[in-house]
Amino acid sequence: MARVLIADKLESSGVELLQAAGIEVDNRPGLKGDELKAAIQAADAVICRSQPKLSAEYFDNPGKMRAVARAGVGVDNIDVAAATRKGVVVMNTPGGNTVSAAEHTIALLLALSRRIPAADATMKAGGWDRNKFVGTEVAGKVLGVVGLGRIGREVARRAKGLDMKVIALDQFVTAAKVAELGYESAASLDELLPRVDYLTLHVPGGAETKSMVGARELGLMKKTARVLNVARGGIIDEKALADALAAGTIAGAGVDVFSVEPIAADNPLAKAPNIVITPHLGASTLEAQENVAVEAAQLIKDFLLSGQVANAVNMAAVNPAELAEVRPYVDLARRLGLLQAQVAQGAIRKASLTYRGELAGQKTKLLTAAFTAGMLEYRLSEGVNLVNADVLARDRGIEIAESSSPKKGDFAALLHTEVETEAGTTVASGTLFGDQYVRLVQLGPFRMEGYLDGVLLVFRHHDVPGLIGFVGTIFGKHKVNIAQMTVGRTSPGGEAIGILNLDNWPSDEAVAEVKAHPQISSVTVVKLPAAGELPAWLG
Ligand SMILES: NC(=O)c1ccc[n+]([C@@H]2O[C@H](COP(=O)([O-])OP(=O)(O)OC[C@H]3O[C@@H](n4cnc5c(N)ncnc54)[C@H](O)[C@@H]3O)[C@@H](O)[C@H]2O)c1
Ligand SMILES: O=C(O)CC[C@@H](O)C(=O)O
Repeated sequence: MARVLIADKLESSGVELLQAAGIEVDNRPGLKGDELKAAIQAADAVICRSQPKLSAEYFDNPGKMRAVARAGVGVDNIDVAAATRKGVVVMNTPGGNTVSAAEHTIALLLALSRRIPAADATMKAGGWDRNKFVGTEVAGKVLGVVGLGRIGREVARRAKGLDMKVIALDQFVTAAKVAELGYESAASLDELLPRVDYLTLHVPGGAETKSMVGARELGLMKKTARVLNVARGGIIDEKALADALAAGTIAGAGVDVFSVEPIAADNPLAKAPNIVITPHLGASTLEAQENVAVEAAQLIKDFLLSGQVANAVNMAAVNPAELAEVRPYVDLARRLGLLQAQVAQGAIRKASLTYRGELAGQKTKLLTAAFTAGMLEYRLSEGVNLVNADVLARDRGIEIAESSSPKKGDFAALLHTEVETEAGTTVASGTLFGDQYVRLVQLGPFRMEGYLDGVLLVFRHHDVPGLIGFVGTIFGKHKVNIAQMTVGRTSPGGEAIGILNLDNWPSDEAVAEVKAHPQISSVTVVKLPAAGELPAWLG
C-alpha cells in the first residue's frame, strides 16, 4: 500500500481523498530533524505547505519517496534542485490560494488606509479617539501593481472595483496585454514609484527580486504613499522600510511576509510606526486551504496510482537516453534564452527560433522548450523546465515560433533566435564548436565568436582606436579580471559590439565609468551559468 506523509497542517478533505483511494496517510505535521527524515524515508510521497523547510539534507537519502506536493504556490521552502538530483518530482498547486492572497492584500490596503488595527487596539485599552485615526479614501488613488501574474491580476481587478486607478509593471506582460486588461502600464519601477499612492508587490521571491524595493526606491515615492507586501519576505528591504516609516518619508505599510518566519524578535518591522503586519496569512482561509489540500492530494494520488505528473516544477519531458543525445544543444538553447532575456529591452512579445543546417528538424521542440525555459527562468515563481516553459510563456502573452532550414551557411548547425519586444528585435545565434563547446556567433547585426558562460559585459560602441584599452583599464582599476573578450563590427570605423567575460560581477561604478565614454552607446551586464553548469532538469 502506498504511503503519504503529510508534513504540515492540511485540511481534512485532502487526507480523506487519499484514504478513499486506498492510500495510507501518515498525518504528522510539525516533525523536524531526524524524525522528519525517517518519516520521509518511509513514505512514497510527501505533502507540505510552507513548513517544514525541506532543505537538501532531506533529499540526501529520500528512501522510497518519489514526489513532494506543495499545497500552495511558492516552492521556496523545498530544495527543488536537490529533489531533482534524487529524481523526486516536485509539484505545486498554483491558483488554489490566488483569491485569498488577493483579498488579504485588499484587506491590508483598507485596514492601513482607515487605521483599523490601531483604532481597535486603542478602544480595547479603554480609549475613544476620533481625531487620531483620520484615514484616507482609496477611491481615486493610484495603485501600482508590480507583478501582474495570478495574484497581481486579482488585486488589480478588485482595486478597480474600489475606484482606484491601476498602473501595472510586469516584465513578462506586454503593454498591449495590460491595456487589454484595462490598466495603464509602467516601463520601469523608477517610472512607476513617483506616481503611486499605494504600491503592492506580487512577484516571486528569490535572488532576482530580493530588496527590489530598497531605500533608493522608497525615496522615489510620495511621502503620502503606502506599500504592501503579501508576496515574499525581503522583496521590500525590511530595514529600509522601517527607517522610511520612522522618518515619515513613507506614510504606511501592510506586510504579510518576512525574510525570516516566524518573524525574528529584532525584525525592525515589528515595532515600526504606521504598519499593519500579519503572520503570513495570505493563504489562510478555509476556501484556499480546502482548494490547495484537495489539489495537492489529487496530484499525489494520480502520481502514485497512475504515474501521471501534473504541475511539476522540475521534471524533464524526455527520457534520459534521448536527452543525453542532444544535451549540448539543449544547453546552448537555454543559454541563448538567458542571454536574450537580459539583452532584450522591455516586455517580450515573441521569440522566433530558426534551426539551420544539421539542426533542422532535430528535436527542435525540445530545444525550443530549453530556450523558452532559459528566457523565463530568472523571472517566475514556478520553477521553469522543459515541461512547463511553453505554457508559462503563452500564459504571459509571449508567442513562441520555430522554423527549420536544412541549408548550411557558415556553420554546420546553427540556432538563430530573434526576440521581439516593444522596443525592437534582438538577434542572437549560437552553435557548438567540436560538438560540445557552446559559442555565441551573432549578437544583433554583429558576427563574433563569444563564450556563453559566467558574467558578460556587452557594450555597443563606435569602432575607434583605443576604446578596448580604455575599457580594459577601467576593469583593471576596479580589480575585475577579464577572462575572454570578443568584438564584432559591421565595418572598420563603424558600429561595433564588444563582449567581455568577467571573472566577477562588476560594480555599478565600473559600469558607469565604461558608460561615460562618448563612443560607447550602451552597456549591459549579463549573468549566465558557469561553463558546463546545467540546470537541474538537464543535469
Ligand atoms: N502571502 C501568502 O500567503 C501568499 C499566497 C500565495 C502566493 N504568495 C506569493 O505571491 C507571489 C505571486 O504569486 P503568483 O501566484 O501571482 O505568481 P505568478 O507567477 O502568477 O506571478 C508572478 C508575476 O511576477 C512577474 N515578475 C517576475 N519578476 C518580476 C520583476 N522583477 N518585475 C516585475 N514583474 C515580475 C512575472 O512575470 C509574473 O507575471 C509569489 O511570491 C508567491 O509565493 C503569497
Ligand atoms: O501555506 C501557506 O499558508 C502559505 C502559502 C503561500 O505563501 C504560497 O506561496 O502559496
